[in-house]
Amino acid sequence: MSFQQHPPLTSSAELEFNSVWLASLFAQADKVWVAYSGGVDSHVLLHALAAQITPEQKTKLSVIHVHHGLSPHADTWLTHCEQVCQALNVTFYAQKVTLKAQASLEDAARKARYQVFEESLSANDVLLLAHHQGDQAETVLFRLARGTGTKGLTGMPAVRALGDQGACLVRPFLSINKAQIEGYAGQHGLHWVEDESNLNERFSRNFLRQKVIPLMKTYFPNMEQSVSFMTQRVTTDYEMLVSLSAQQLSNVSNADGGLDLSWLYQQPTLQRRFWLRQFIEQKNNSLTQAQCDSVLNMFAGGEDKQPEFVFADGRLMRHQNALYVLPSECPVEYGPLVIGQVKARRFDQLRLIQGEGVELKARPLGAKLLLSNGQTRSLKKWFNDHQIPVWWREHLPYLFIQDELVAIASLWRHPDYGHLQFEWRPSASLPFPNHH
Ligand SMILES: Nc1ncnc2c1ncn2[C@@H]1O[C@H](COP(=O)(O)OP(=O)(O)OP(=O)(O)O)[C@@H](O)[C@H]1O
Repeated sequence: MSFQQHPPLTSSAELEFNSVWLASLFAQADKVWVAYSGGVDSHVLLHALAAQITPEQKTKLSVIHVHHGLSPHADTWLTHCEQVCQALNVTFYAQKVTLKAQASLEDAARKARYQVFEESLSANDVLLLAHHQGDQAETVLFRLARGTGTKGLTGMPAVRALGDQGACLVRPFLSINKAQIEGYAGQHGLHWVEDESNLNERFSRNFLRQKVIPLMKTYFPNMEQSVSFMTQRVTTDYEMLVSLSAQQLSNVSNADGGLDLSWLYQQPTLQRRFWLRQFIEQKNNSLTQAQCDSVLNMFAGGEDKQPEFVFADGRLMRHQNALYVLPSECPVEYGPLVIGQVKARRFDQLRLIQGEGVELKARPLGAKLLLSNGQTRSLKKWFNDHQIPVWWREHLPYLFIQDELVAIASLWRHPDYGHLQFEWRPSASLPFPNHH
């Protein structure tokens, strides 16, 4: 959406929205939502927005409140938010969530909140959050303390996609500070709720907020603004870096997205790490430095070995000396798989196909295949001869008739069954490099 091109606020001391930004936001979004916790930041965001939009724009505005049930006051907050929305004449929507006991309740609450946001917004909806400069500084310090890279130093983005349905999340307050927000709240006589958990220094972020940042500000009074400028600069640099390295990576990747490992290992050691990280990040995943080093060790040399590197959101495997990022779970959709008149999409639907004694079974380890030249080949050797990617071997459809293996997908036929129709197309999320 093109409202991203304009800064959301004018430079005046008042919280005045940029009229071009506001007009294009409401023109482009089907619905604009404010994420309202009941706290001062989101209250000010909601109040300032409601005061500056036209009655027609207001018909597109809604508020969403997530009731985490963590505080004994959660019900009171919900009622408070509802009353504020009634007074502002804005549609109010609340959702209660139940948090599973976890090491970090803070994290659990955040995850549950974003899940509610994703589920509640439709394509073309925009969600506004009230994160400000202070929150940005806290995020960056938190990442620094736990270890981060260039991407982490970009901080919270001002705009990003929310889910994969086309909704988006916007933070219009990232360039203003808490004092400006509180100034506005005081001027307009707003009432808000204080989240007592924000004071609990047991939570690492609150420790930064309550102790570390105030202490730093005694020496560096503008440090939040400086961090905010830093994130903007790093964001521009990072976007450039991603775009330039995408060009280079496309030159050394094959049509199925596999990265040429011989090229990677020709690069000087430090650059190898860089390219690996870029490759992984461009597939929307990330690895720590230590994980990058393990991957580089694991895939060095020994092309005949079939290592598998498993990380939080996926796996890395090799095929014909190219590196592939694969999903952690193997999807069992092939679609469409056709045997004669029977057509199905899912492996379990196919497992037993009635009639003519036809069955689909699991990979018959140790099987011997009869080839058209009359020779036999073990299944394992045949896989290698035909360069079948390792990650596909256990998922291929093995077709049996009367307990005899007669076909493997559309890749092999028993010579007696040359006439058999067995079409098959692998799922796009699990690349099959030889099958074009
Ligand atoms: N329970 C909630 N329901 C809806 N939106 C929320 C909720 N909690 C947080 N948000 C949104 O996420 C933003 C950042 O939340 P965070 O908890 O980091 O800040 P906060 O200091 O609690 O903000 P606020 O003063 O608005 O409560 C909030 O400004 C608000 O827009």
